[in-house]
Amino acid sequence: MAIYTLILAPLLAHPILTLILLPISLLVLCSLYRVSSFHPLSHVPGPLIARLSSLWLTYHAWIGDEATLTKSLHEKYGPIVRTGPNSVDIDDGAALAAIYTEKGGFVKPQFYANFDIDGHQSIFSETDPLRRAPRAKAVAVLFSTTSLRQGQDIIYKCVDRLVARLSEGKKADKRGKPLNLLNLTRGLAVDAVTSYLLGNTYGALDENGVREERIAVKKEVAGAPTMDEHEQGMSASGMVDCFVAVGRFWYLPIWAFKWVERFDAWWNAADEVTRSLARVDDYVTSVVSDAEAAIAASKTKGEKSTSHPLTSYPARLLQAGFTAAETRAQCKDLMFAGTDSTGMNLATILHRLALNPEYYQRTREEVLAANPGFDDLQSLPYLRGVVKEGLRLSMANPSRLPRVVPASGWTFKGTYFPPGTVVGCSPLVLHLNPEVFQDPHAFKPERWFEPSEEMLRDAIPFGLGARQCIARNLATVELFCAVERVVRADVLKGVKAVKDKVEILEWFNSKVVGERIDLVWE
Ligand code: HEM
Repeated sequence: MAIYTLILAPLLAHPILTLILLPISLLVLCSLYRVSSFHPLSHVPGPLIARLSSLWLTYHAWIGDEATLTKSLHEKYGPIVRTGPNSVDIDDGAALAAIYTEKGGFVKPQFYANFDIDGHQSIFSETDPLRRAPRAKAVAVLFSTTSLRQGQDIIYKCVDRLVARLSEGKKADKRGKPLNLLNLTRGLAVDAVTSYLLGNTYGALDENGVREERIAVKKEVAGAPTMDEHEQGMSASGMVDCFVAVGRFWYLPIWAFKWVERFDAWWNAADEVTRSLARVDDYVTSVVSDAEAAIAASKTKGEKSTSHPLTSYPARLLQAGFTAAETRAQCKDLMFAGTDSTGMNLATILHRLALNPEYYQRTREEVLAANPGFDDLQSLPYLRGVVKEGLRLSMANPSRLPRVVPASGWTFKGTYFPPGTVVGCSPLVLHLNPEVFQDPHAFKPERWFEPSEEMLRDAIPFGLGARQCIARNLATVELFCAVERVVRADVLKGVKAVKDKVEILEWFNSKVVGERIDLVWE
């Protein structure tokens, strides 16, 4: 009765006021709880605003300074810092094993589902290890060193196209005009993934011919083409950029993400992106149809076999019983995951070599002296140092790789984290730790001649454990083969980088500001 008189009666007497005040009161109570000593993470230091709302981290992910901000928080608060009401970042490589490796590591949080493709969980976005396992198992063999050795000719063919395109950039008639290196390295990445894994090359490095034709037609109709027309990116770029952009709001709850994504697609609608998405859709549809036809032909006696390999990524998924629709989504995911990251890393390495002609010369001398075959590449100390430094500094995935503390809770160096806490380590924070990597911003291949245990532990460009990059071996092979052939052909002789620094937005997959890394030849 007292409750009715004191609380319910006044509320019922003013329903509109109640509707306004109730959520505000709940918000205030929730905020007070989050900053109070009753919150189970109250013992973890961090800024007040991070304790109050997850929107703070979401905002910094959006503006693209999440990893740098996290680094500055560690400098102020120490190795364990609260980045949200329920989120903690750890700047101590000793935590890596428990979070990512031991007993399969902690699981990915639900917001990875914001990277689902066309309504399907991809191998990357799936948070349930049991659902991911049969998909990963169906394709894992393609990433083994044995398979890659067998497929080396395919990779070298793509690499040779890259070298040819770089040589064009050197031609006298192009002197003084910048060449967008990032566009070419992304082209290599998409061609390597599609020709090696999907059974049919996308042909990004051959697009120039088509583009020049289009420009010529346009020129006839409307006068001279602009610089931009000559410098258009490859046709898959729009799709890749579109997926990269998801990383700026991926922390949102799934329902909110869907609204923001729809609004963003409408607000930033661009013909180029629509065309790119459609072109990639067409490509993936044809690849999966080819795989279906090859499987059907192999089962039907007398039917003419097709050229599509039954061992391709889509053919393996289809034969393992996954639907054509899901297989198309998995292939698209691969094109995105395999293009942006490898493209960014290779561009960073070549950009650094352009900035440091003595490193370029030393790598070239080593390559010419050793004349390495495919199997010897990764044992050349200087080349190895160049690739490892590139992976450390490129920041293709700079921000934390988040995971959820399991039901048993977790204690790290005396700090307890309750079940459900989102914990993680950020590659940018670990890779730029001066206690592990002296003079961390400097590109020093020789630091990898005799790496310390901490360096080996804390260099995590591919993530770690059961959910580390499934294509780590493929990406590594691409980088080694490409750098070796580029220095051997000496196409970077006399090259200059237009800018010293590659500016990035630190989304989950970082975005290069302006989407260009320009080189010019003297
Ligand atoms: C140098 C190039 C690359 C880098 C630096 C890189 C980096 C990463 C990282 C850090 C992760 C872990 C993400 C996490 O823990 O949330 C990851 C996962 C993944 N990457 Fe890569 N990646 C590269 C190349 C590739 C390529 C070439 C492909 C495809 C052909 C690919 C496909 C994937 C997939 C499917 C996953 C999800 C694995 C899983 O969750 O089970 N990546 N990559």
